[in-house]
Amino acid sequence: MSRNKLKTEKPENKKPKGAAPSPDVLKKDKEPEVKVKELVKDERTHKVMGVFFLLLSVYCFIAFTSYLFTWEDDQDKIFHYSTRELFFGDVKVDNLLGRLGAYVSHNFFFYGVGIAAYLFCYFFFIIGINFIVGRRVFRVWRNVKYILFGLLFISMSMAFIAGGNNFPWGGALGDALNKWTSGFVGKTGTALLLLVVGFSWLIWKFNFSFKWPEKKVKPPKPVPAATPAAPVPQAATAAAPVAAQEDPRKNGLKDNGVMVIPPHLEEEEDEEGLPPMQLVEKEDITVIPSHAPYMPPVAAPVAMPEPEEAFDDELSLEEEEEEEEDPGPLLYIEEKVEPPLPPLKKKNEPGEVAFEIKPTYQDEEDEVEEVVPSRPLEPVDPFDPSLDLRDYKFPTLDLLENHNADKVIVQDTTELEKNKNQIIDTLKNYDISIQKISATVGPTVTLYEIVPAAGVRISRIKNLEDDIALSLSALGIRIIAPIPGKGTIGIEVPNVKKSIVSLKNMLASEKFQSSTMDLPIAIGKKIDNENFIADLAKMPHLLMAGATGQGKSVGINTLLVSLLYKKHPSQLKFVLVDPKKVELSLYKLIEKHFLAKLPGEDDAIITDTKKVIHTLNALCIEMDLRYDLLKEAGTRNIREYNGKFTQRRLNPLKGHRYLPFIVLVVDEFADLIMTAGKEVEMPIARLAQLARAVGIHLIIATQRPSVNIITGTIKANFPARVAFKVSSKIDSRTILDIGGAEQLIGQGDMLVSFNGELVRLQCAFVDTPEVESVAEFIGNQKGYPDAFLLPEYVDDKDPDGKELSIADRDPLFEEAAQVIVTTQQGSTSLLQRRMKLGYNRAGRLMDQLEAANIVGPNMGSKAREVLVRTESELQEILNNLL
Ligand SMILES: Nc1ncnc2c1ncn2[C@@H]1O[C@H](COP(=O)(O)OP(=O)(O)OP(=O)(O)O)[C@@H](O)[C@H]1O
Repeated sequence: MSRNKLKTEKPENKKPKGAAPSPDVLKKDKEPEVKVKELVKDERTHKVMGVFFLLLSVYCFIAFTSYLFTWEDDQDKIFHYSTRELFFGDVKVDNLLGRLGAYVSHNFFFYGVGIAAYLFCYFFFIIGINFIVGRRVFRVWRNVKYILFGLLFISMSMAFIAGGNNFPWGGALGDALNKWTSGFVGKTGTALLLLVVGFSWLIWKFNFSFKWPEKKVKPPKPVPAATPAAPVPQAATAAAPVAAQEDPRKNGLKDNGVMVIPPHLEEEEDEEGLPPMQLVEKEDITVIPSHAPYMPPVAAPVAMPEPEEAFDDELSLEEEEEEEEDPGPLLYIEEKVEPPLPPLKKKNEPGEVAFEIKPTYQDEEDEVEEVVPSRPLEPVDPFDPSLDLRDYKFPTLDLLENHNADKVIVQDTTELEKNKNQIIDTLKNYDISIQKISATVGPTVTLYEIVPAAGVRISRIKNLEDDIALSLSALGIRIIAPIPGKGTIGIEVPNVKKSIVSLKNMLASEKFQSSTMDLPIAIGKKIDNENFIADLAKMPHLLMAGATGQGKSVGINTLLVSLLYKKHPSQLKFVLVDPKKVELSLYKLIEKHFLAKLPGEDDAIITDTKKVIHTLNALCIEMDLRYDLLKEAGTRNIREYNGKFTQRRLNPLKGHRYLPFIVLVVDEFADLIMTAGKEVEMPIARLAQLARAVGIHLIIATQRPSVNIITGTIKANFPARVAFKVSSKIDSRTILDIGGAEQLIGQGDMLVSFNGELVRLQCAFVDTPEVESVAEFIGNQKGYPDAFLLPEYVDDKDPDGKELSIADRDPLFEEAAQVIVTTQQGSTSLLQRRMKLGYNRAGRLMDQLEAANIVGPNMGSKAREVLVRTESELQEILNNLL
């Protein structure tokens, strides 16, 4: 203290009178308070407290137990002597813990609660343990409740049973309670009351089952597949309705076979979230049928633990116990649980390490670790999104071609020798001697690695790049001086005989098959023939450039097909933008499985610039909606969110749904920027900046990598870039920030820049007929009724928007208006349900109602505001519209 004082006084002495005290001085004055806080928080203080309470517990226990045997003698003395004499005199007592023990026990037993005093030992014990262990091993508040109940109940019961006994079994409290209750309801009444309370507590605690033999309840019949099904937005499918599950305890069927359905299940409140439901009464079982056979077997049939509780790292024994005791209300039930479809065959080969470019994202893996709770929360089956298309078969590898890629690349040794000698000679001409040279034969180029003689400056070799290339008279020479991390110089020389890298081989590789990446993409082979497989989710977006005919379209197909081989339709959706109209048209076949589109659109592949703008904005809305969901779920990224959802810890009735990854592919970006400029650039930049955490990833390709197309904003948000051969060094610099792509040799020869590394790859090749057969294979299988629907985007500036739609109103316009006004709910799904409409038509009706000022604007996941209150008001509006 004195030191602090001295310190604080010093500056005050120096400063002129009347000047404001310096903040330093104020800060120092506060120091002692901080120390007290620290002391209270100190782990050691807690331990000391813990030991104190444990000893107190033991002390009381010994004193109380001793009192059971010595109470008669000790009681006399305590009554006889004053407290002062007892404490300071020389009175002899029999209690093992002396006068204090006798005094304390007497007060607890005689003046207190009788034998129930042992509960205090328990209380001190749990406090002590909590302090010592440093976390909530026992929940204090819950125990306090039990203890209070126990004190009242035990003391009263003991006083009732052993009231005539000299020993204070119920203590003063028990006697008083007993006396009052006996006077009020009589002896028998008191006995009954105690029995009722006692049994109630036992039943509450142990929930005994009192089974009466009864008639067997018929299991609910499955609803026929032909149930009239309104097409349902897949965005909502995860929150889909419910049918009965096998285990009645799990699925919420009570013993009498009646399923508990929360009332709000019947009336759906949100526009986005839930598909319509119909309740079908089947004898005494209420079943919520699935609308269509492909519907997912519903989410979350479990008690929903609060997120904080679920993540409570202070794992408490009591909590576990509580979970066992009380399974909580069951909200949803599953139709049928079938084992999920096996993904592509996976084998684990020790020693094989999956490739990932991710040093900067390492922490994300750690985050994911946290998602998985350290203990099983509930014995429930996790939600499996793939069950909505349970029969879906992943495409098989025989749909793809080998392209003679099986052949081992055997480079002509004479060619290798010739090149080696030429390199040595050329370097000699420039007075560069070398120590060692080695060659690695890749699919398209051979890498000659040179160890220069001591004293040779690497920059000299780099400067002679063009001369060496000329001397070797080969195209596509790239000099890497030095090869990062190796200290050698690399000279890449194109092979005379090139070999194709077939996508089939890459997909069949162990690395791909066993990859657990979110979005694995097989891009190509490195110069040493190692497969380059990366996770698009970690990239997290990809910018591709290359002059025409150099392999861009093949590259996009490679990426898309890789994803199709690894992902189930419920896990991934593509938004395809194809201004050239022909490049991505093959994927039309998988519209109902893997494509996303705007509501009301016929074609899922977007070719029109205006629609591109709408789609990009709709994606931004989807991103914002997803962020809202993530926030509400207390999660930081899509993996955590989906993890929580599949563990049935998020309530679909609150709008939660399984979020598939969305990959936006723009095939000719330059075209879009030319025609729409900022209108396209802005949403793309926004998505690129923010969308990765919510599982939206972008692949943008362009033929013209000029600075006005790939602007600074775009570039800054695409750390992963791919360049096929470009026409100039400037183009190479625009895309990769470095030259080199102009020296590539085309036909899928590519440079990938990511994380500051530049890798030369031969892109995996997949031909159009192969893509077609994969798309056909998927397209021929049962899909969703429609493509995945993106949120509606209404362009305020759109001239042919609302006014026009009033003119050609839907024939059901009036009926829809009446439904909305009578229910006073501006919900699209309500219209779907009541009027048996598809989502698109209901959505259009809602737009028309908005245009007629009957409902307010779209409010995302909430229902729209109903602007008309009464039917007469509505009639007036309708008459005016005629
Ligand atoms: N990875 C590859 N391996 C082998 N050959 C390839 C590869 N990629 C492309 N090619 C060859 O190059 C040709 C042109 O490729 P692609 O159609 O992908 O070019 P592009 O850059 O998309 O052209 P454009 O911009 O005009 O559409 C293909 O038909 C194929 O013969």
